[in-house]
Amino acid sequence: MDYQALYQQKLTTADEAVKVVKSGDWVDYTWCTNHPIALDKALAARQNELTDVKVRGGVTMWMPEIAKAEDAGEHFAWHSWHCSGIDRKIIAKGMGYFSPMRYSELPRFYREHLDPVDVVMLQVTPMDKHGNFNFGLACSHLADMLARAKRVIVEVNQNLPWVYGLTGTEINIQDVTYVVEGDNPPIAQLSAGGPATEVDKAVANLVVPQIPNGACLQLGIGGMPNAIGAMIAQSDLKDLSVHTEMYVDAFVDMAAAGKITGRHKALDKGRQVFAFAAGTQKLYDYVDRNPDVMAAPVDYTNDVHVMAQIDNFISINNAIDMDLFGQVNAESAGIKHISGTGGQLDFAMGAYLSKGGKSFICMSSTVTGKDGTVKSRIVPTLTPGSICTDPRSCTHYIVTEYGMVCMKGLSTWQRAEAAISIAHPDFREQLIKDAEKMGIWRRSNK
Ligand SMILES: CC(=O)SCCNC(=O)CCNC(=O)[C@H](O)C(C)(C)COP(=O)(O)OP(=O)(O)OC[C@H]1O[C@@H](n2cnc3c(N)ncnc32)[C@H](O)[C@@H]1OP(=O)(O)O
Ligand SMILES: CCCC(=O)O
Repeated sequence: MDYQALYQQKLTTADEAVKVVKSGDWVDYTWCTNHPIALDKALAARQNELTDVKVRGGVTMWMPEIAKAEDAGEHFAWHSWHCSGIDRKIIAKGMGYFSPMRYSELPRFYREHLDPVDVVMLQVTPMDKHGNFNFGLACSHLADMLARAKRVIVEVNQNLPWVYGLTGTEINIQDVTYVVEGDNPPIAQLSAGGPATEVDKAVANLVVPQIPNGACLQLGIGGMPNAIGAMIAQSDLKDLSVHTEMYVDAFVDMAAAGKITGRHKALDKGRQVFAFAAGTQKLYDYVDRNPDVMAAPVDYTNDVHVMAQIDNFISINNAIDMDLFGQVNAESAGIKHISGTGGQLDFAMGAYLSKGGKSFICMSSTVTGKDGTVKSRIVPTLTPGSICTDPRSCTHYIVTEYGMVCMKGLSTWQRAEAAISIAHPDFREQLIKDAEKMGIWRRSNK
């Protein structure tokens, strides 16, 4: 097969390629750093010819051009599988919606439950001599989406790292409708976060001693898991391995500090496995053609049966709040949608199935609102409209700067007592009164 000839045959401009989109279509921008740029701009330029175009994406790193116009919502509707701050802005504008998912199930949604996508547009690496374009930073659910897509337009970006993978990390020119060469913009970066706060350090000081040498790590999205990861990089831990959904800078720091060998991992020995990656240029340089890392579809990385086979699996995630029943909300503030379930529930359940495995949900005990009001993250009941990300039956360790409690096996009053013991002291008395009213407080000697 003459792949170069095929490439030339399918090469076109962004303006020409997006002409395949019709009113009423479902268009997929794929995921995070792989959202299209030149194609998005060209599609936005066609706004006035189009109505009811539904566009999917997730963990959106920059404001899509199609969402910028004041009347954008009359032409396009945005559907996010997982909200970043940008997705929140699109939703606030009234043209965006969240699509709930447990991330491990997303490939199956595309295989079984969703109609084939009319047009997929994504950034990919340049083509190799075998006619393949690599998905770079997002393996995730892309292969299953692309397998059923009616049309696929790839936008080549020379700056996208080539990430070796298990399967589902490339698309061949034969399966592509059009190739567009973009302007090769730098890959969008996610800040590694500021220095760890005193609260982050207090939480890390409780979690890190729970991690044995040889453990396998998953770090969730958000500030605190990454601060803990950075502190693991400076710890005395050794022979760690990585099996995660999202690969972040903290893992690169751990690898640079010689903490990661992957030698005790029963599966994918020696490889750091992830479904997608987002971070700074340091991370992008590290993962590029690096045999130490391996991208894999999210129904592999987030499969509880896979995690169960890896001993000492340690999962560290962040939450918005938790009620006295032990229900964890990691995705909304009442009806205000913030992020999504993502892989949190997958990892909370999977880590517990691993021999020696532990799942940690970490949070600061309080949060300060934009008006300066300090609120407890340990609340009597979840705020009406808030989402239960992890049901009380699935949580393991809950950690704040005031302590760490294991929720497994506890009755309702013991859960309430455990939750209150890690609340900020200023809120404990009120929480006890609330628990009494709720019939889940038992007078004890504490
Ligand atoms: C990735 C893996 O490998 S798998 C599993 C990981 N996935 C998950 O855990 C999914 C769910 N979790 C998450 O999405 C994140 O961890 C979060 C949202 C809980 C925390 O992420 P962070 O980026 O640290 O959140 P941050 O503190 O910046 O808060 C995000 C927003 O929520 C708001 N917020 C946070 N807590 C509260 C609260 N209790 N009440 C009201 N608003 C709140 C913040 O003000 C901020 O809003 P803004 O953008 O309008 O300013
Ligand atoms: C789905 C994106 C990251 C997460 O799991 O929170």
